[in-house]
Amino acid sequence: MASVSEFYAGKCVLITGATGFMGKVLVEKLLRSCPEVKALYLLIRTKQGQSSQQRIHTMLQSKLFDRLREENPDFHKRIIPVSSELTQPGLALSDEDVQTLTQSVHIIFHCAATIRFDEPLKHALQLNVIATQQLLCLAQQMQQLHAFIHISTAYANCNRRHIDEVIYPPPVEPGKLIHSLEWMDDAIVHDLTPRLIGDWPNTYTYTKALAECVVQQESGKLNIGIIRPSIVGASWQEPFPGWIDNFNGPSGVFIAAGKGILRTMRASNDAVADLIPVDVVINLTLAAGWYTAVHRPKSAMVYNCTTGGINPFHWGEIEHHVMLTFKRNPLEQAFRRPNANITSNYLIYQYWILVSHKFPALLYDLFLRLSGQKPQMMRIFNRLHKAIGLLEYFSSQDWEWNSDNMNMLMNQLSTEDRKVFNFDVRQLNWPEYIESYCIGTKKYVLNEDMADIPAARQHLRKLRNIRYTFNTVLLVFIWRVFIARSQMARNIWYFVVSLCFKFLSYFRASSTLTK
Ligand SMILES: CCCCC/C=C\C/C=C\CCCCCCCC(=O)SCCNC(=O)CCNC(=O)[C@H](O)C(C)(C)COP(=O)(O)OP(=O)(O)OC[C@H]1O[C@@H](n2cnc3c(N)ncnc32)[C@H](O)[C@@H]1OP(=O)(O)O
Ligand SMILES: NC(=O)C1=CN([C@@H]2O[C@H](COP(=O)(O)OP(=O)(O)OC[C@H]3O[C@@H](n4cnc5c(N)ncnc54)[C@H](OP(=O)(O)O)[C@@H]3O)[C@@H](O)[C@H]2O)C=CC1
Repeated sequence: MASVSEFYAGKCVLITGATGFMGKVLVEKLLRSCPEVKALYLLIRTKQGQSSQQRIHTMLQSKLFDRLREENPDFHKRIIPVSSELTQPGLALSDEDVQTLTQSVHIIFHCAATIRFDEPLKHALQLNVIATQQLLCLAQQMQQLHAFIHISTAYANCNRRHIDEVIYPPPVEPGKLIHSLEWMDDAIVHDLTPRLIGDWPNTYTYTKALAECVVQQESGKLNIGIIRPSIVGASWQEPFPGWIDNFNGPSGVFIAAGKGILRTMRASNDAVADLIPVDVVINLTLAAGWYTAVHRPKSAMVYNCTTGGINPFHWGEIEHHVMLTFKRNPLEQAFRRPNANITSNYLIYQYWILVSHKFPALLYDLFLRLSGQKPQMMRIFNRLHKAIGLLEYFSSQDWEWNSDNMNMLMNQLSTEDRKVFNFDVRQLNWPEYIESYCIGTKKYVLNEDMADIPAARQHLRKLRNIRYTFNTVLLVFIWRVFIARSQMARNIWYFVVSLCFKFLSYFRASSTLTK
């Protein structure tokens, strides 16, 4: 049987969402580990006045592609950008592009989606469900298609505690919902959204659940694979450890904590933090493409791509290792020294929000106002509170995913493929991974230079001294106010001062005697 890279040799692959976090890593890995692949058709929309060609050009300049550029400088010749806006009828593809794609594509990887938790329902439905439906229609017309791989999320069924590798009945028949929302204006849909999404925490997970159902309904004679990653984090090994390029999921939280802005968050210390490195997800996705095409399973195969059941790690442990890493490798220009604590207690959380977030923000804004600058800290904290409020659903509870298909797939791979397309998360050393993840946010998201760490440490020392001075001044001030108002406080104060004097005179006398 052909190995994974032999299978992709001579094949034409269509990818949606190639400019996104996971899409980029997929493109890079496919070109690096399957160098004989014939062509990658990337469906990309024009954005901010840049054509799909220009966007690809910019993307290929990024650090992610450094290793590939070195190994195979001509890799870009296999990339064919196709202009496509997925929310438009017919995916806004030209007739010529439809013809090319239907004649040549062998494998589809559908990664595009809106992953925003606060996306208006209509738009999330348009992109995550209707666009998926349209892509499946296009796939049905493809003459040589071997496999359609849909990227879902492990949280598509987060209304359940135990999640098997099956497609669950949808909360509502997607077609009916699409038709009913068609005539409603945005304001009505907005009002109805909480009722519609029911048990789901946001429009993202809800529409991803509907998308899975659409994939099943529209699959016809297609060979389908559905990948359900949990919380996708920085790369573990490839193309280099710690690669990450966005603030999504925990990355923004780590950065905010490293900058000393985030000091508290609602999360359960003992809940499993189901992070999964992006390279693991992509290796499994490519292997699933191979398996689906070669074995042609009768019904859609679902792969829960998670770590919790195999190699669990908890939010409390993550907090510890994130703090440790940022104390050793500080971020530049931190607002305060990194010191974040997670808590599941609502009252304790509100207390720390007040004392550690809002109070310092108010003080800093006051300082900015007094020095003639525009206040900004309170605005930053309000956005941070909105973001962590949306994340706490995922960091405060546990889910149990069955990952039998992931294990089955691993057993189907040759020894060599298991190394090249490694998704064995038993080998993941969490403390090492979290360290390289945090350093990755510093290097690749914030573009900070590791050579500037001594200056960042010096800045933290300055912050520590400011804190000591501030605390001392505050203590003396409170004490003075207290003494002025209470006879008892004055008596205690005189007693302590006279005791100190007595000790001082005793030590002075004993030292003169011993001379
Ligand atoms: C230190 C101890 C830590 C211990 C760890 C404890 C808890 C772990 C934390 C999280 C775990 C839960 C993760 C759950 C993932 C669920 C699994 C999935 O399916 S993943 C898909 C996940 N999707 C997301 O993560 C998207 C979430 N984001 C949003 O929905 C929105 O961005 C938003 C948070 C609602 C904010 O929207 P807003 O309109 O206000 O802003 P923008 O998105 O336009 O962004 C503006 C600007 O800010 C940057 N940004 C975005 N998010 C963050 C953030 N969290 N922190 C800092 N900065 C952030 C963004 O990049 C933009 O920058 P720029 O203008 O320069 O482009
Ligand atoms: N990140 C995570 O933690 C997880 C992600 N997933 C799933 O993985 C997949 C990829 O996620 P991720 O890479 O993180 O997401 P990103 O937000 O980084 O990427 C989304 C991609 O979709 C494209 N896209 C969005 N709207 C359109 C449109 N109207 N027309 C054409 N393309 C569009 C974006 O293109 P553009 O650059 O033009 O905006 C981008 O390439 C998604 O299906 C998501 O549900 C699942 C679990 C966890």
